[in-house]
Amino acid sequence: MSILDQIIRDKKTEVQLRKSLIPESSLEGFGLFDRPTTSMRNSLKARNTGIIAEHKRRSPSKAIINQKGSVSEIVSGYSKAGAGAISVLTDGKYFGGSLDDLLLARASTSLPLLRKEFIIDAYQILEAKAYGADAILLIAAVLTKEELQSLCSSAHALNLEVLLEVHSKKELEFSLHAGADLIGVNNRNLKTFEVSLDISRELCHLIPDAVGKISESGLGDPMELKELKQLGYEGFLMGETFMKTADPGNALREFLKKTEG
Ligand SMILES: O=C(O)c1ccccc1NCC(=O)[C@H](O)[C@H](O)COP(=O)(O)O
Repeated sequence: MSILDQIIRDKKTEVQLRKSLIPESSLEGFGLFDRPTTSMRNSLKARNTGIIAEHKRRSPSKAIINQKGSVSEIVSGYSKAGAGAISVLTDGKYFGGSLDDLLLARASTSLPLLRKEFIIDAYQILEAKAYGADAILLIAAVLTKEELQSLCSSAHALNLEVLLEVHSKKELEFSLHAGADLIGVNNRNLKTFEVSLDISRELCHLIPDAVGKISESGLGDPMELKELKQLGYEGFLMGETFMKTADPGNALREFLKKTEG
């Protein structure tokens, strides 16, 4: 069984448990639930380089990335340094994140927040809204075409944007009709963890201009980012490059200087 299969198996159990602890009707009563959302796509476009800066403590491919900084410090640092949006990993078992991290991030920035999660059930989209997100991630590798469409509609009904992640031409083709606001090309193969920017290079021209194009994972070289920008990517999801430093906000500031200079 691949790590991705294990994550999804555990996620199914976790979601059932969460549903029994906090029913949907309670989530809808949370104070943040009716908060007006902000467009992640517009925020990225408004910047010279649209970085979605990620809060990421650890991952299946890297045991420890950053266990020290507080969510508030890191998210404030990213915001002051010029991020276009913030991504918060909320999976506990494999990434050391939580919905409380999302809440703390919400309290620390007015930038659009992406709930970075393995979403398999509309319940998790209600949670995203209740804990302050503006956008959610859907991963084509773990959902059917029908599930993608249905989860996209659930997110849009709550005014949340959808970043739909693909890693192959086949996944892109069956994702295009789901109605996502942004398509993210993941440079990391989630089954082998191998990273190659060639997948961003190959798929870019197959994504219609009406949809925002995001390149995700394994980014850290300013020259490569400049190249992807020229190809048409308007946003870049980056975690480890910043999180592995003692001051992630400052690392983002220095990176932007090199990308825009
Ligand atoms: O990062 C992993 O090892 C990983 C493994 C399995 C599923 C998802 C995984 N990462 C989630 C992400 O999408 C990344 O955190 C995000 O794109 C940022 O990547 P990076 O800049 O390489 O930290």
